[in-house]
Amino acid sequence: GDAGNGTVPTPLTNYLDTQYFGEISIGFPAQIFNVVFDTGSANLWVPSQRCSPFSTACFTHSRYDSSKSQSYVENGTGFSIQYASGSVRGFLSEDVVMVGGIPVVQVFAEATSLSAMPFIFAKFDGVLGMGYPDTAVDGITPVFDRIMSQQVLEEEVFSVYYSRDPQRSPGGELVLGGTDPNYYTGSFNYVHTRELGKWEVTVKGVAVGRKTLFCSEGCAAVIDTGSSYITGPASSVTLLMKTIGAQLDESGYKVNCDSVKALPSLTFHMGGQEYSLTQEDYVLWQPQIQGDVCVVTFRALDVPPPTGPVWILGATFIARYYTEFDRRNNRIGFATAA
Ligand SMILES: CC(C)(C)OC(=O)N[C@@H]1CNC[C@H](C(=O)N(Cc2cccc(Cl)c2Cl)C2CC2)C1
Repeated sequence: GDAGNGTVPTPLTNYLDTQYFGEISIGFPAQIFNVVFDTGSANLWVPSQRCSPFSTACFTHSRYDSSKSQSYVENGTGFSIQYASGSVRGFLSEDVVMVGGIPVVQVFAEATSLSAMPFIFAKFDGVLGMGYPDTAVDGITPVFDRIMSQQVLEEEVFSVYYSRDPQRSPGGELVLGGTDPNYYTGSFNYVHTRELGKWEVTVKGVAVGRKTLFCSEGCAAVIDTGSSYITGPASSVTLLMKTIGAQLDESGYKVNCDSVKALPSLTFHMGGQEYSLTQEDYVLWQPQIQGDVCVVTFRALDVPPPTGPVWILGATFIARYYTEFDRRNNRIGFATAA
């Protein structure tokens, strides 16, 4: 139901606490897609009906068929986006996109080739970038900017709730134009974005327990709804994981499950507030045949300059702190998730 601010919230599906996605439709009659609402990027792309038959990632997902949409407008400009983890290539098209009950005429990309890695693991079909226009490939006006220019939102903000327990329903919620008090307690604390055009803030300290180990002079962090984990510069994350006794293996950092309760909290100091994650927040218990495996949801990632070095606070962080992205005031608000 309406979160009381004129837009219909979009319920999200939570897949294993690592992928959160919701439904949009493109075209008339409506073609439905599951997309990640990704604050770390600013383009909309979905797999194309014209996907190459060799792209497995394409064939296991819903595909847009322009020949079946009465509202389709041809564009044809080439498109490619290079993620740290993979690449998407295709061409631009224009059609009516429905997000949170709001229709927008939108230029988006039809993906004709998706790198197998990582998209064969994706439960979602495509990505709807919620980033600033500056980060949009091909200078395409992003969806949220098109919605803001319609003057239908009560506030020029959007908010994200990610559930922590995959069984809980809904797995999450996106609200355009406001926040949903059902999913947070207490008040919001705000952090201004570091520079215009990115959902990036300054962290003034990263602590293990009460000991600040890095960033006391300030470092950059992207609040990224499209990333699963928390990533940081390899030197920092390696030391952080060593401090909590996590071991690195081919699929990431792990701890002994019976030592989890004794793990210290990890705290990010932002905007005058301490944002702590307890082991409940940052350890994923994965029951496996040979016994439970406890995955620490931190990864070392050296993002090359000029973007990096940078921390990325993804779903692990957002599941604990309900997040409001405020385009009007270029700030991000955090409240304790309910
Ligand atoms: C420089 C620029 C291209 C803008 O950088 C980005 O766009 N950077 C994006 C920032 N947000 C996360 C994006 C990402 O890694 N994936 C892949 C992914 C993430 C989690 C789980 C899975 Cl399975 C997958 Cl496939 C897309 C889903 C959003 C990259």
